[in-house]
Parts: sequence; C-alpha cells; structure tokens
Amino acid sequence: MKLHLSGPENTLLKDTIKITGSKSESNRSLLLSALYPGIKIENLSNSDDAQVMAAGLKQREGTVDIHHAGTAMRFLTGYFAALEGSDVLLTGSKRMTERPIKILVDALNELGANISYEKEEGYPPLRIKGKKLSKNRVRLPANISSQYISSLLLIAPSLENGLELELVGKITSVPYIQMTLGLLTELGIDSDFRGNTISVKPKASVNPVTLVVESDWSSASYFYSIVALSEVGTEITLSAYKENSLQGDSVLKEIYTVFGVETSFGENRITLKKVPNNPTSFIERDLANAPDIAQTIAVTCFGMGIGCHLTGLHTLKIKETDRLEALNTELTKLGADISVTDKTLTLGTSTLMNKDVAIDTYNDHRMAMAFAPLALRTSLVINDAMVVTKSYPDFWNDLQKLHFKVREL
Ligand SMILES: O=C(O)C1=C[C@@H](OP(=O)(O)O)[C@@H](O)[C@H](O)C1
Ligand SMILES: C=C(OP(=O)(O)O)C(=O)O
Repeated sequence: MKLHLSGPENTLLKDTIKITGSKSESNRSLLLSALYPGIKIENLSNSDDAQVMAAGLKQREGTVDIHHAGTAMRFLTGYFAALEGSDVLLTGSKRMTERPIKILVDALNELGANISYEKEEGYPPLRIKGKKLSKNRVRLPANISSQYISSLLLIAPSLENGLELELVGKITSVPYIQMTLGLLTELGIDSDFRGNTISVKPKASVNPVTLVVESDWSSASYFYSIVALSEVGTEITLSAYKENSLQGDSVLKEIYTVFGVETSFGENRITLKKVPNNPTSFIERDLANAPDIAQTIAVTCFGMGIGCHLTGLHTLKIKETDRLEALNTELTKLGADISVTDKTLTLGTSTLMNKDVAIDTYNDHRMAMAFAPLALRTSLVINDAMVVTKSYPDFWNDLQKLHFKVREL
C-alpha cells in the first residue's frame, strides 16, 4: 500500500497517544514465560514480531517461520536448541536468510546443541534438534549483534549449571544486554556483568509474577521527531512510559533536547514539548548503544536543516535492510547532501527539500516511520507503507490522530 502524506493544517499539536508495548521487552518476556510457567505479561506488543514469537514458542516440531523478526530468529534459536525433544526448521523472510547467525550457532553448538544449516552456512534456515546442553561456558564475539548474547542469556537460568559468557571484542548495543539481565532480575534470577564476562545463575522455578512491558521507546522516536519539526508550544503525551526504563532508546529524552524537545514524566506517561532553544547547525553522536533510532535522528536533522555526523552505525547494514544505503538513497532523493561509510552517516546543512518524493521502504518499518514526520515540511509518498506492522501496527492511525493527512494512493 502506498500512502500520500501531508502535515496538519494547524502545526501546533496537542494530543495523547497510547503506544504498544516494547517489542524487545515483549519477545524476552514471552520466551521467559515459556520457560517459567506462572509469569503473566501486561501491555504486550501487538507487533508482527511479537506475534511470530508467541506462535513460534507454541511449536516443538515442523517449520517455524518468524518472517522479518530478528529477535524472534535469534531468541528462538537458543530456545529450541535447549528444548529437549524439539525438532524444528527455523526460518524467516528472504532478508532473514541474509542476516548472519553463525556466532550464535557456533556458541550453542559449543555448549552441546545440535544445530545445522539447511542452506547457506552461517545463515537461516536452521535445523534445530533440541537437547540438553552439556556445558556452561562459552566465548563469542560481541561486536556484531547483541541479540546473540541475549539469546544465550535468556535460556541461561534454565540450564542445569547456569551459564558464563566471555565476550570478545567491543560490545555493541549494550543496553539490550542490560535489558535482558534486568528482566532476569525481575524474576529473581541472579546475574553478573563485569568487564567482558557475564554469568547467570541457574533457577529451576520462579515465583508467579506479572511482567509489565513498558511501551516502545523506539516507536516514541517518531513523535520526538514530529515535535522537533513542529511549532514551539506543541505538546504530545505518550503512554505508557516510565522514568527508569529498561530500554536504551530512552536516551531520546536527552538527544532531542538539542532539537528543542523537552520531556517531562507524569504517571505512566511522558509529555514531549517543543520549547524555544538556541539553534544548532551541526550535531555529532555515537549511536552504537541505540542503533534503532539512527534513522529517526538522521531524518529529523534533515527536516530541521541541521547537519550531522552519526557514528557507531556498524550494525545498520545487517538489519531489516542495509539502513545506511537506504538512508543514503532516500535522503538524496529529497535533496540532502549526504554521505555514508559502513559505520557512519554525514549530512550537510541544507534546507532544500524536494516535494512529493516517493520514499522506498525496503521491507523496513523504520524507513517508513522515520520519514513520515517530514510531512510537516513537505508532502511525500511512502511506498509499501504497511511495513510498519513489524513493530507498530497502529502507526498510521496514530498519525491521523495528530491530524496528519494520510491518503491511500
Ligand atoms: O535485543 C533486542 O531486542 C534488539 C537488539 C538490537 O539489535 P543488535 O544487537 O543486533 O544491534 C536492536 O537493533 C533490535 O531492534 C532489538
Ligand atoms: C533491528 C530491528 O529489529 P530486529 O533485529 O529484531 O529484526 C529493529 O526493529 O529496528
């Protein structure tokens, strides 16, 4: 589906939006609730990724298809590897068969798992025959994806002797590892993360508990961008958020101050307000800890005519698409002066913006959502707009609540 977008008549916005639960917290909570009966989950994400995760956890044999969901692919690999008696073919979309998984498979096989490649070595689909994992220590590279580490940590407490991981290289996307450990703590599971070693103690059962998933901060980023591009005085309230988040993308509240967006916390909610501030012409930021908001920030900068140099983007090439190339192509179409390497993005200061450009989304929800706020500056078309369902199925409805004009072509 193709959507034509233009901004509201009145750009002084005042609205409240309820955003679905974090897909990262949801997919961890779902896996933990499969390992430990008695766990309840509130505010579960309604995203495609959480749905394929929940469905996958119900299977023990046959083909498990997780479509585009990286977390489901990586977390279910660990889950099935340790699920005695299971025999599955774990696969996903065409793009998923291009996203590397060797580091995780090697680590699990080293621990005693039986995982083999159905097609190309190092990539899904995987044939997994679940068995008891016999070892409890393994080393693995930590600079490609933290999801491999979270996958191991999630099954760690269910292993007889727990698990000790030695992480090699510069650890990337660290807050996602801390999120995993934070959820284990909520279940009363002991862990320790010091230097490049993480250990998790075994736990046979947990007390009944309700895991309350906070709403998704990566999804909130698009509203940060909207507020940044709106008139001073605009106020958007989002729920359900808390001050002590497990999500690293909550760093948005600091990052967006430079764009004149002030965040205040109320009960279970945040209010984003556009305030007068000293205009900036250039920002620099390392996003190795918050890769999922790189697209939002790059597009906000372009929309505001602010130059930027974003670093720490080495993981972007293996996400839903090569996000650096996708940003380069689409921002160039809009008139940006942009250059990318395999880990950085640089945008020149320019206020020129082409009109009615059709943005390609490359099966990447974040391409659609990151570009949408530009409707406050120019009218544009979003191709294959329903990609948003991967993390945020209500996104276009919520934009309409803010009086954006969203027209199907
Ligand atoms: O663990 C998680 O929930 C995630 C970790 C990150 O991936 P990488 O560790 O591969 O950067 C992030 O990009 C992804 O959207 C979700
Ligand atoms: C990278 C992402 O997801 P995943 O790796 O789980 O597919 C994302 O949502 O931006």
